[in-house]
Amino acid sequence: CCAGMAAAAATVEVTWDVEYVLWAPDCQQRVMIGINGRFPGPNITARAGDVISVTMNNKMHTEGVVIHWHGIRQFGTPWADGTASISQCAVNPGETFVYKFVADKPGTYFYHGHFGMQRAAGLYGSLIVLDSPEQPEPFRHQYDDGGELPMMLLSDWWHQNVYAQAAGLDGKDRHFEWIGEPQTILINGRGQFECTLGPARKSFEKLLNENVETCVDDQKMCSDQEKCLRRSECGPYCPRSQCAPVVFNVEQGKTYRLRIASTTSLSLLNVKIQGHKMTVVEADGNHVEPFVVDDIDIYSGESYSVLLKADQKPASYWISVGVRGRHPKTVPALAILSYGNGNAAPPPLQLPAGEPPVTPAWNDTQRSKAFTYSIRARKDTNRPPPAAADRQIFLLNTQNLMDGRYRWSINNVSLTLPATPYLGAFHHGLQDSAFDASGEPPAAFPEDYDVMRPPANNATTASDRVFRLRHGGVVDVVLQNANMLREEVSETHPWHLHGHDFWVLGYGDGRYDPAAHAAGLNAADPPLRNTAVVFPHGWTALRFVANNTGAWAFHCHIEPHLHMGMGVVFVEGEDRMHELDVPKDAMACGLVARTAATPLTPATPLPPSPAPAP
Ligand SMILES: O=C1O[C@H]([C@@H](O)CO)C(O)=C1O
Repeated sequence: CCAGMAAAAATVEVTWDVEYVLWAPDCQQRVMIGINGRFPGPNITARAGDVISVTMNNKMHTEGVVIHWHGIRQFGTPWADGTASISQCAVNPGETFVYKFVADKPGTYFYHGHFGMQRAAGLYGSLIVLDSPEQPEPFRHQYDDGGELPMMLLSDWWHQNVYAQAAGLDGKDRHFEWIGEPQTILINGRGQFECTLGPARKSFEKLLNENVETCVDDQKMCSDQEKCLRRSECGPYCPRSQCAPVVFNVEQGKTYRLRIASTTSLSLLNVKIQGHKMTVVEADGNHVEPFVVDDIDIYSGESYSVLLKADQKPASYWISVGVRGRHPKTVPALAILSYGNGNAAPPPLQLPAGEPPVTPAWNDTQRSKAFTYSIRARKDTNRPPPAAADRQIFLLNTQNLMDGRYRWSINNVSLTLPATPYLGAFHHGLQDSAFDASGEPPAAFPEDYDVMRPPANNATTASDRVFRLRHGGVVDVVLQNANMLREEVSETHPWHLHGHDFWVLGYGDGRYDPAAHAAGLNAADPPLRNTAVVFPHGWTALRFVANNTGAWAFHCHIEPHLHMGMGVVFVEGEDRMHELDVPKDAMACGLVARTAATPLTPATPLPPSPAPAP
């Protein structure tokens, strides 16, 4: 893993086989997309400034694949962003693609599939960029040496596979099937299906009191798949079985850094640690003015670092991860914070006393807003945004119907992706034929649109048009949420921008009105992020500098919503695209493959077969 630990810039090189694996992340065996035979994929650790080089072999038999490095900005390497149809061609079965890019700044990141719904099939893992002398983290001295806890990567999991999920989402009329709520919340790829807090406690007790001794030899206990992996109840939890609860080991008196990231397909989560407060110091690889919380909301696509002081009496404590923002039908996930007093495992662990902490009510939106609004750029490293923008884009988010199918639309246009990746189209001068280049998508919506009501006309259109941004331009985007098709419902959407961080200038309820709201935006210490939520029936204002030549997705990070068209594409610096040194195999599909292919040379005749041996 840790080739990048050296102080000088280095290359962190790994080789990955992406393949189907039979796995039991919540004690129920299913097929998942794994890497090197495992789920979740391997952790990558690099130091800021290092080059990360991932040789990815697609060992899946029947589908292409790409991997996105979420939060890495890919300056100068836009073809390594890992978005199918946008930054590269999907890598075909049996083929290899090398992702090579700079870990541009310290922070908490992750990677995931970005083709179809492959992220939701389990194609993800964590990516940690450590700080460097050139890019120190100002809160480094606030936690102890050796105080980096393993990263907490959160996800959600369905027993129905992603092909069935996608087919349901694409279904016409009565054949539409929403994916519903997840079966299980996973912490570092591990969860326990249907463990209500009661049985969970019993099964944790089992782990702690019955199975530990025998389970230390994982092979012995866990070779029996039926017993260990398929049981509908919650045990037994061999400490090293695929669904064993995660244990974070700490020593009393020390302060730790806990990195938390969410790559959920759908769920908005809340993390609460029994008896402990957390100090938020980092968000999406950017420093935030430290603030203390009892629990933390985390939306899909976001990451945080919190400082955690092991200042309670030496014991074990529950960590609960509950669903917020949607009416939950999934029980909270549990992990354990264990004061090992220097003995990092092995068990026996002490059972936490009391019940796991209860995360805030799912529909307490005011509380979510209070948390999100309190995130500010860190004072001593604050880089305020440019004072004004030279382009303004308003993006109305609506749920619509198109030919009897559910779609999500932006200004009444639902995103479809072309066969030729945008980056390749511009690089090869094929933009006029590779997609609809007759104009941009609409950059505003009607003055009289009522965001509090279902769309008056719910029909929408689909298009693969893109926004074309001038290199170096300052762009303001206002995300405007609206009512869904059903009366009085509006959902929260976390929007993620590729290739950039943006400043979050402000949030508000109802419809954004420049005359009323522009003056109140935060120009002083807005946080930099790569993901920001737009709350139900509300708006969110962002600013970024289009200084990264490439083709960048900007989309709702809820996997089914992106599948249903909830995104836009920004093409930046098109006049510079031809200068890019795009690797040939990134673009060997669509029109690029057909028009830029080297002409076929006559086949060399085969040498005559050797004469048969006498
Ligand atoms: O896109 C969505 O569809 C469902 C629902 O509106 C239709 O069943 C839901 O909650 C979404 O977010």
